Amino acid sequence: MLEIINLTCVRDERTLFSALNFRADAGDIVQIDGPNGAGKTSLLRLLAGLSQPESGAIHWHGTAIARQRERWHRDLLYLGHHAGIKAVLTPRENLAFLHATSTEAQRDAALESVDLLGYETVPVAQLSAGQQRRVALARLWLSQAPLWILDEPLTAIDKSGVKKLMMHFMQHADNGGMVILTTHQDLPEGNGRVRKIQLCGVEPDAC
Ligand SMILES: Nc1ncnc2c1ncn2[C@@H]1O[C@H](COP(=O)(O)OP(=O)(O)OP(=O)(O)O)[C@@H](O)[C@H]1O
Repeated sequence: MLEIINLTCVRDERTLFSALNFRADAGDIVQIDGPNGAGKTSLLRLLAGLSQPESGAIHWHGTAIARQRERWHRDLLYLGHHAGIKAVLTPRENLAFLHATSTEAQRDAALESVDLLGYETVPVAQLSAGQQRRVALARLWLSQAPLWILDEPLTAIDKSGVKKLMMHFMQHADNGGMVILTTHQDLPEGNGRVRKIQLCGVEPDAC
């Protein structure tokens, strides 16, 4: 269980959100929603332990994440905007670097799942924006982490790709995982499974 307790985030003397509370349990898919600049990425970075809140706490299975860094990083897959993908490497090389314990067959199966077969040995820099995103998303087929925190995973992904990803999110949740994501897109079928947490930003009317 992930618990967000009275979390307040301040950036450049601006309070993005204050006293935010929510929790996610096994099987949950949670969409962080809100207008541009509301603090969605900032929240996900706090959850990933990449920045510190002004106040409040984040607990994973009852213990503050700051007190269990090793377990937290083992249990978490965070895909930010750049997702650690290196443009000079090929999709195969990126996945081998990021998932060193996987086999080549598993990595190729992951690339097949995101429709990148045929592009395994092309440097990422030469792929389209959507294909580059798909290289990062292939990690969702390799990771053992129960909690996925995904910043705009659907950006640049075509309709059938979005559908496939939604299916994968639901399968992960059905297997006891959790997904926390941001997106400005309307989610396709399966969106009844998705719980929304709204960040209002500086314009409360936007909520
Ligand atoms: N490291 C930082 N230092 C200073 N200000 C920051 C920092 N990171 C984010 N901000 C500011 O915080 C605000 C929220 O940014 P954030 O990226 O979290 O919003 P968002 O809800 O994800 O927006 P979008 O929908 O456009 O992606 C913005 O005004 C941004 O300029």
